[in-house]
Amino acid sequence: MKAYLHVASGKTFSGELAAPLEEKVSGEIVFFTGMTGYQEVLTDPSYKNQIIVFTYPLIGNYGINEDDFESKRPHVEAVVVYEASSTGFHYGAKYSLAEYLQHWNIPLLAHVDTRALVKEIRTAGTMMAELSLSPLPAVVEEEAAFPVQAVSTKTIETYGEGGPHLVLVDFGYKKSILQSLLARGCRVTVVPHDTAPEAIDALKPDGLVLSNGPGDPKQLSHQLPAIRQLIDRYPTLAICLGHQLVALAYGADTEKLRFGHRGANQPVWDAGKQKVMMTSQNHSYVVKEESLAGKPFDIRFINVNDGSIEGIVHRHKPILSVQYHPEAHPGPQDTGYIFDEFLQTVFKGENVYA
Ligand SMILES: NC(=O)CC[C@H](N)C(=O)O
Repeated sequence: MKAYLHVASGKTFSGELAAPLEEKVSGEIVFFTGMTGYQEVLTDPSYKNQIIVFTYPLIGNYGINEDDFESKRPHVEAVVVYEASSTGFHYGAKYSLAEYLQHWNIPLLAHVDTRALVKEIRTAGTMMAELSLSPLPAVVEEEAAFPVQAVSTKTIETYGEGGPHLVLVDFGYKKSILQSLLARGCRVTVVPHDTAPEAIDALKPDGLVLSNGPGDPKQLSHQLPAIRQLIDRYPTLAICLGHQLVALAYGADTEKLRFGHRGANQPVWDAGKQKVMMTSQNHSYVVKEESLAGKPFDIRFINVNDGSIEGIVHRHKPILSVQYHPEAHPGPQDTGYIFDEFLQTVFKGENVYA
């Protein structure tokens, strides 16, 4: 069955539904450039309310397995590809991509001219889009949503034993962040995004991790005083949305990139190691460089492609904050050392970043 993707800049792209659509769905349209890793992308809560376009022309060729989920369910509104493969079962996969999405009632539009679509997104910028059974362009309106609330846990749960005790503040965390900490011998308590500082103090953590998450970080402005209180008190590692919140909590500012960074080969310069690292990324917003003037942070990480800020370090306090994903999944594990640096700080009780 044919369906139509209407983007807010006024263009329409047609395709064939490989997983059904009831009438229409809408979301912000973004593109991911990795050749693999579609399962991690679909289940990363940071993609909540977004329609994802894969630039690689063949998606689904190793099916859906039990290991690569980043959370319990897919979060995207719809998926757009050039070709959706239904193979992969000889690698032990249980479902094809289309079967998996159909199970969760998420439409999959295939045979789309994804090159033309991505060029349109690069030109017009990230925008709203509507996937519809109707070929008539619909007015696509911006939705006011607070996606963090929808994906953050409602309960407090502890994983692992012994080791340093970390509190992972869940704005929509990826499982790989938790696993990166557990693999290094930590005990980790995952708490809802709006847990009061006093409740976190009561857990007596040795360190704090602020997770990734969906949406505009400024939607969490009401939480900034509490976040500031916490990061000033505990050794902190902040990832992606968490990083943006650290900057905002210190009075710096964020802005939206034209079309964001979503892929598995984003080169990042680490001024500490004097090396370029390949990183996994998924974000639209960045910390504005000029807004860091007069703030107690050094810029340690810079995106080699566009010069945007990829990570900052507090000059005196043990706060390390990265825009990219050191937990990878999908993508290269070059920057896994970030977790080791953080834990060194937690163990020694001293600021190893300074
Ligand atoms: N992966 C993330 O945490 C994304 C952060 C934020 N939602 C952005 O798009 O910039």
